[in-house]
Amino acid sequence: MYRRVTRCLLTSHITGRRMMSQQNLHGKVAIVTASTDGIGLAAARALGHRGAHVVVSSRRKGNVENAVALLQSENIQVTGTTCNVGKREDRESLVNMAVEQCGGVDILVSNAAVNPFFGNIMDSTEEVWDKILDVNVKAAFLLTKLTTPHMERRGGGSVVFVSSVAGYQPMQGLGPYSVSKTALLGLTRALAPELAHNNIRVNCVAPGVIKTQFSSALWHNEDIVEEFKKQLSIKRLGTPEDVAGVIAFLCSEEAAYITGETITVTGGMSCRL
Ligand SMILES: NC(=O)c1ccc[n+]([C@@H]2O[C@H](COP(=O)([O-])OP(=O)(O)OC[C@H]3O[C@@H](n4cnc5c(N)ncnc54)[C@H](O)[C@@H]3O)[C@@H](O)[C@H]2O)c1
Repeated sequence: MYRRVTRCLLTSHITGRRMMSQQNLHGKVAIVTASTDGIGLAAARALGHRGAHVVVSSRRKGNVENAVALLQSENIQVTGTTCNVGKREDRESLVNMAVEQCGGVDILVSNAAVNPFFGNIMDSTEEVWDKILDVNVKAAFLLTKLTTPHMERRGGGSVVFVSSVAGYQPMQGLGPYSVSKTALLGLTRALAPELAHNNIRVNCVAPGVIKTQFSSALWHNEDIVEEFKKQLSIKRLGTPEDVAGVIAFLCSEEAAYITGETITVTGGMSCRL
C-alpha cells in the first residue's frame, strides 16, 4: 500500500514537472497590448509567472507605472511603456523597446480593443468603423507584421489574438465591434499557414462575458446577468484569469502543434459561425 502511494506520488510529481517544463517560458519575451487591466493584465501575469519577460503597455503612463510595480512585486520580469496601438509610431517604439531592452520578441498577445458605438448597425458612422477596424483589426495585423521578423530571428514564436464570442454571433447593439471580432477569426486562419514555415504559430481566444471594466454594461445589472447565465453551462461570469490561462497555454510548448485555431472561453455559451 505504502509503495503504491509512493509510486503514485512520484508519477504525479514527474507528470507535474513535465507539465511545468512544457509551460516554461523562461528566456521568452512577451508583448501584451492593453495590459494594465482586465484580460491583458491577467495574461501578462500568467506569462510572467511562467518565466517570460513581459512587456506591458497601455495608453496612459500612470496605468503602465502601476502595472509594472504590481507585476514586479510578484517577482515578474517586466518592462513597460505607453502605446496607443492605433498609432504607427507607438507600435514601432513598443516593438523597438522590446528588442533593445529585452533582447527580442517571442510572443505577441494582441489584446487592445475599443467599442465607441452602441445601437443599430445602420446608424453607425464611417468614423466609428474607422476607429473600430483600426484598433481592433488593423493594429493586430500590423503588430504581427512588426514582431514576426524578430520571432523568426529567434527560431519561432507565437501570436495570440483576443476575439470575442460576439465574433461568432453579433451581439445586439454591438454590430461594428462584433464584425471586427469576426475579422480576427479570419485573420488567425489567414496568417497561420503563411507563418508556420517560420515556426510561428497564430491562434486566437474568444472570451464570453468576462467581468472587466470593458464589459461592465453587461454585468452591472443583476437581471442582465441572470439572463446571461441562462445561456451558460457554467453558471457564473468569466474572470480575466479564466482567459489568461488559455492564452499562456497557447504560447507554451504544450500547444506546439496548434495553429490557426480559436479557443472559445465562454463557460459553455454556444458559439457557431
Ligand atoms: N470583458 C469581456 O467580456 C470580453 C469579452 C470578449 C472579448 N473581450 C476582449 O478582451 C480584450 C480585453 O478586454 P477587457 O475585457 O480585459 O477590458 P479592458 O477594458 O481591461 O481592456 C481593453 C483595453 O484596451 C485598451 N485600449 C483601447 N484602445 C486602445 C488603443 N488604441 N491602444 C491601446 N490600448 C487600447 C483600453 O484602454 C482597455 O484597457 C478586448 O479585446 C475585448 O474586446 C472582452
